[in-house]
Amino acid sequence: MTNYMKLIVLGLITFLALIAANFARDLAYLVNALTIALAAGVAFIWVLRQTDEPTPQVDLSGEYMDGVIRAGAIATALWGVVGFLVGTFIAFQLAFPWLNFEFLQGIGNFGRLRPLHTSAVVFAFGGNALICTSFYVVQRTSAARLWGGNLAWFVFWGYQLFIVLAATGYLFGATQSKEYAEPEWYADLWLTVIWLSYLAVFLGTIAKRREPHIYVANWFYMSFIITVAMLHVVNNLSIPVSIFGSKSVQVFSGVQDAMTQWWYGHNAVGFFLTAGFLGMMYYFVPKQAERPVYSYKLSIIHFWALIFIYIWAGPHHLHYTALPDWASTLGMVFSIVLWMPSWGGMINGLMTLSGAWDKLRTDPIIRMMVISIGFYGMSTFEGPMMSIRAVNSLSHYTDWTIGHVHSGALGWNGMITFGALYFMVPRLWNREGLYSLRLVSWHFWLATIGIILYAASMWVSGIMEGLMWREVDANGFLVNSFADVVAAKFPMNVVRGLGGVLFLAGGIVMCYNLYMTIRRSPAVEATNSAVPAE
Ligand code: HEM
Ligand code: HEM
Ligand SMILES: [Cu+2]
Repeated sequence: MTNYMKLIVLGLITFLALIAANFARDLAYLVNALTIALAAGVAFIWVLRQTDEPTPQVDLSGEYMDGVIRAGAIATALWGVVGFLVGTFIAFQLAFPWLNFEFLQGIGNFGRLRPLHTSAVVFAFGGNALICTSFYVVQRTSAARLWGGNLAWFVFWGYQLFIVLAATGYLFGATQSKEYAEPEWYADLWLTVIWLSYLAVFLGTIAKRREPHIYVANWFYMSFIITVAMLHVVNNLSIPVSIFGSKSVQVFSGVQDAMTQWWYGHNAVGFFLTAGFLGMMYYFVPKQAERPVYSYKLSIIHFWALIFIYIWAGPHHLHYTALPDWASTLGMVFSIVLWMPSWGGMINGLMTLSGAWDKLRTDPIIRMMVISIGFYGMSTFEGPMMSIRAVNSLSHYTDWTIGHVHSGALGWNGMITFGALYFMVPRLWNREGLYSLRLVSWHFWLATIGIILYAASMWVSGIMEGLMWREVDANGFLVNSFADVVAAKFPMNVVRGLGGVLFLAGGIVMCYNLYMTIRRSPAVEATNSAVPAE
């Protein structure tokens, strides 16, 4: 019966999407409508083939639902490589402008590829990592199978569709010009549906847990899912110009719109790139180190401090703008206060290794996790410093910000995700261990040196750029033209690109290692039955 309902809905979506494609007013909308028609059509055929097939009645409730996590792990690794590749390419475009090829104008120029990069790494790589690890962690710490049956698969495939809609939309020119929230109204609506389903799966699993306690990692994941839902909905309030076109008009305007955007943008960092990844840290670091969390009390204190303080810090993105001074000061103060809970998390992660420090020598996965926490600490020190108005007057608009972003993104988000993938993949595919620890070590060094090249070159370039913009002669005239500054950045831009090449190479080594683990490592018996307190 439900299959017939699904067929009706999918058929209807295919039909409506084709009508939309027919009336499309712009290229991006046309491509996206066709993509939706194709996705719904494929799903229609897939459901049709299952309809009226006898389904074997096996009771799976005592087993974890790992198929969707396996798919998520593959998606994370592959989207990661795509995102790093685009990042490396745009890095070289900044150094060598001729890479903005004439024949790719309007599709492959820096302006189109940059949001493709940021969305690919943050949402496709980071988002898939968060979704699949949260499904892994919530099942194992709750001793319960994912709630909602195939809803988890709907979340997985729906999210991939969102990514494809966003990515193709950017290339063909659809954007609402809000950083990290570029997708247009229909993609936003779709993401809302997916995200609420994700929340339902997560909360449903927590609700049916067989473990009385809710482990702290789940608190972090939960705050990430709930807050991102709220941020996404509010920041994307807009009215489409036509239901057959991609363009929409924001509900807020002027400085209110800017403030809403950076309330969103900053908390995307705080909840997407931080709280969710802290959930990852709180499960995978103790597991890999085989030690309990250093201080459970600290984890709870820094959780509440973090989520309460993060939400106020957004105005540090809008210093020296039309934003009222009091708001800018508020953002600055909360940013500085944020240093403490951030370091609370870092200390808790690092000290989990106390008594097991020798593992740093023998276990490259632990090394990866530790350097990740180190970069978390570094970027959450740098951030509060940059939020001080006087510092920001130098750093803002410069490469310093870009360096800060990537020490957080490559160092913290990237490395902890690699660690989690190395932990999960052998277990998900029931393998004895990873194919090669030596390759993990290679990955570690390639990525680490890559990040160092990236961050160091951007500090040099950013501070130089800031100082050059400021320089005035005895008569008060600016000494450097904008083009002089751009020219002076050339060597640092090349070094950053090389850093990207190394980081990308590390990602490819990881994909090979994970692939060989699945293909080649000796199998062990399945261990996916739901047992309490794992
Ligand atoms: C191979 C690795 C990477 C390279 C070479 C790279 C390169 C770049 C470049 C060249 C830009 C544009 C900078 C500009 O406009 O001046 C950029 C922006 C950005 N990248 Fe990456 N990236 C990499 C990986 C990542 C990862 C893994 C993440 C996140 C998890 C990330 C997140 C971002 C963000 C958020 C921005 C926008 C920054 C801003 O507007 O301030 N990148 N990246
Ligand atoms: C205590 C924690 C942090 C604080 C107070 C903080 C503060 C700041 C400040 C002041 C800026 C520069 C704003 C500007 O001049 O435009 C910034 C930019 C940024 N930070 Fe952080 N940061 C923190 C942690 C992190 C972490 C851990 C990450 C990544 C994982 C991150 C990602 C970013 C991104 C993506 C931007 C660029 C936003 C843009 O596109 O302009 N931050 N942060
Ligand atoms: Cu911020």
